[in-house]
Amino acid sequence: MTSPPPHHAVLQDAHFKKRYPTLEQNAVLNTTARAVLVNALAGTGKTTTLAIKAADLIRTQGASRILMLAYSEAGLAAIAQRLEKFVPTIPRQVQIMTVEQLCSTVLKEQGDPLVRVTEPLHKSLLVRQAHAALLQDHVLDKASETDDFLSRDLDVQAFIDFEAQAKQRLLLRAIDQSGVGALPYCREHQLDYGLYQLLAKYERLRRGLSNEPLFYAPGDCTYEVATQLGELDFDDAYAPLQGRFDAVLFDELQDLDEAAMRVLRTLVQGGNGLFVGAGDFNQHILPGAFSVFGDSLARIRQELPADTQVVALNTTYRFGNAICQGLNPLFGVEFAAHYPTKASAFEQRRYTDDEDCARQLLAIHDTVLQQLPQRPQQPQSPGSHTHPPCLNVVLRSPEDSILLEWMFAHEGVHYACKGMKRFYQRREIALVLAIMGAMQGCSDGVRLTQGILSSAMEGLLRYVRRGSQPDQDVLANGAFDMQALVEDSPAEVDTRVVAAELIGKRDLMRRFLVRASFNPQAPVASPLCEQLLALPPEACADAGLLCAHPLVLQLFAQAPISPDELRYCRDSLAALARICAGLSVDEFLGRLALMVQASIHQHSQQEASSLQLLTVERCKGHEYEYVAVPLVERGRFPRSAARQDAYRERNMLYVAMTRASKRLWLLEGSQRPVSPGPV
Ligand SMILES: Nc1ncnc2c1ncn2[C@@H]1O[C@H](COP(=O)(O)OP(=O)(O)OP(=O)(O)O)[C@@H](O)[C@H]1O
Repeated sequence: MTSPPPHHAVLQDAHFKKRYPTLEQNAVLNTTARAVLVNALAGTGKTTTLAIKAADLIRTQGASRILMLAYSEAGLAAIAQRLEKFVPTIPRQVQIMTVEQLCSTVLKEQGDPLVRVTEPLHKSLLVRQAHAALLQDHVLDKASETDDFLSRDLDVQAFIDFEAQAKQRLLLRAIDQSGVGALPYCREHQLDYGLYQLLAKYERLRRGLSNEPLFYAPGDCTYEVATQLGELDFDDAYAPLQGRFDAVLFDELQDLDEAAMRVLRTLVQGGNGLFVGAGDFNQHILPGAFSVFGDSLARIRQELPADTQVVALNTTYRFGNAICQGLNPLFGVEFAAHYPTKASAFEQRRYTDDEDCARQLLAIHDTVLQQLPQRPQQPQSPGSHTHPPCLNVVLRSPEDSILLEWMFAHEGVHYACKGMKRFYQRREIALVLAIMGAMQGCSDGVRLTQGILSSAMEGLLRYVRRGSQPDQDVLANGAFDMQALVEDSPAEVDTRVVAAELIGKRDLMRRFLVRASFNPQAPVASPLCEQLLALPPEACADAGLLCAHPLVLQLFAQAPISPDELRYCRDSLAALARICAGLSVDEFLGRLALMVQASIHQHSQQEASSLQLLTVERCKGHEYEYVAVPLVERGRFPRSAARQDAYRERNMLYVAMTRASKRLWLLEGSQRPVSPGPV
């Protein structure tokens, strides 16, 4: 091992001494075990402890090759940010990457050309090709089990979700090894046999005739390495992951899946020095029952050396006693505050309905505005400003933001959305807005912005337009037609360009909504849009009724989307109907235009927002001073779900409620509150 340059060591020392690890953190830092599992609660400094460990290994052991792994990109950013607290720049001895990036490096070293497919449109064209090939096989061999699946429109997203989980779980291999055959296996495990068939076809085409992957989409590199590992004999070593690092430090252990676990086990067994893995199993919120769940710690331990030490971190730095005491009974955990006297407050409120909840949020927002501005994290430099305080509102479901946004905007609150678009920019809503704006009963003066129209066009592509079918002859050769990716990207897919063309041109807009094309000779793509646009002007008297019009509902019901997405679209439409009930289309779109203008103005003035709406997924790994968690009701947040998913729902609420460092508000429906808990 090479020692770091001396000036580095001095700087690291100076930074390092500012931190005083807790006794619990010290147990991790001073361990002599070869492998350590850190089972931690939120804000207890998991990531910080890993960062201290890395700095320490460099300082005291001269470690020169430390691998810091996380599951997600957000996890990588968190590691880098914590490391920077101890060392001025990320030391060259440390490599920070996701499991997927590590696997991609390994594959590149094997000399594979590694063509990447990252563009969603390309991915969906490839899925369509595989679907066409499956249809073709079906005509030839008339297997009846897939009749039903193949007679329906292809739902590309449902396939992509299925594929991701199947690869994380190494499903194709599990089916092979089960020896029972794919159909009985799928029945027993309640898997969609049609989707399985499509996956098998897709994978065969992806590997082509040479059995070498033609391309790698996200997740494929981990899948490939895990598959290679699965083909090794029991005690064969896997050279690419042997003796490569002096230490492996893994964050976000709770999100491990079977494929990533196999890679991790190989690393730990492959002479890569010390292993420290940290996770908070309450924060497992990734979808899919395939992932390591429930007894996850025991499951991970099974894969690690027998003398692996398990250390718990319960002492949180993030918040004080008041919040700890609020969380413990709700989640059956044992948070203790590192700074017991830290100013922290936990307030529980009850609301009668959504409007009441929104009004209470506005009152909380006023309270937050009266707080002192947040000090910048770094010492004041000429360009740095103090931040005005901001209320962070964490939502389980994006459709819940619609009423909140509408009410906040009318009160002049400058809000931002993170992890979700503003409601009028979401494709399902924007499409309905565009239809409203093109109807006969809507006056010519109403103009939707290019952003809204562009989202509406995305909606049109998703819910209305049927993709062109790929060339059967090419697929018959047994490999994907990669050339078609370039050629089969029709002009209309560039939604921003289409929106720019359509802006302010009502007739063109009407035609486009019906034909999904600029070509006036193109066949009607959406008879439902055509009927909607033919409705008499009176249909525009009440925008709320229009949102609930049977033709609008049918438009989504007939779209090639999964039942979950259909449910989401219906909920969004219902929430939209609520805010525009009783307003004519003109009035509603007029008010919406004012709201959009105000937001554009605030952006152009670079005004900081004083309220942020966030999804649970987006706030994970972050810390905010003021957090409100509204619309909490049993069956809503947490949503009702089957056993494994119920656990995930509970975790969603846990993640939301563990983000606040100063004040936390929990707003519960008075009919079905979650407290006193446990959730
Ligand atoms: N030893 C320490 N000394 C001072 N502050 C610390 C220490 N350890 C952690 N902290 C602070 O506590 C907060 C939480 O730390 P960190 O984000 O590393 O925890 P975490 O367990 O990874 O959080 P989460 O579970 O929410 O992702 C941060 O503000 C961090 O700077």
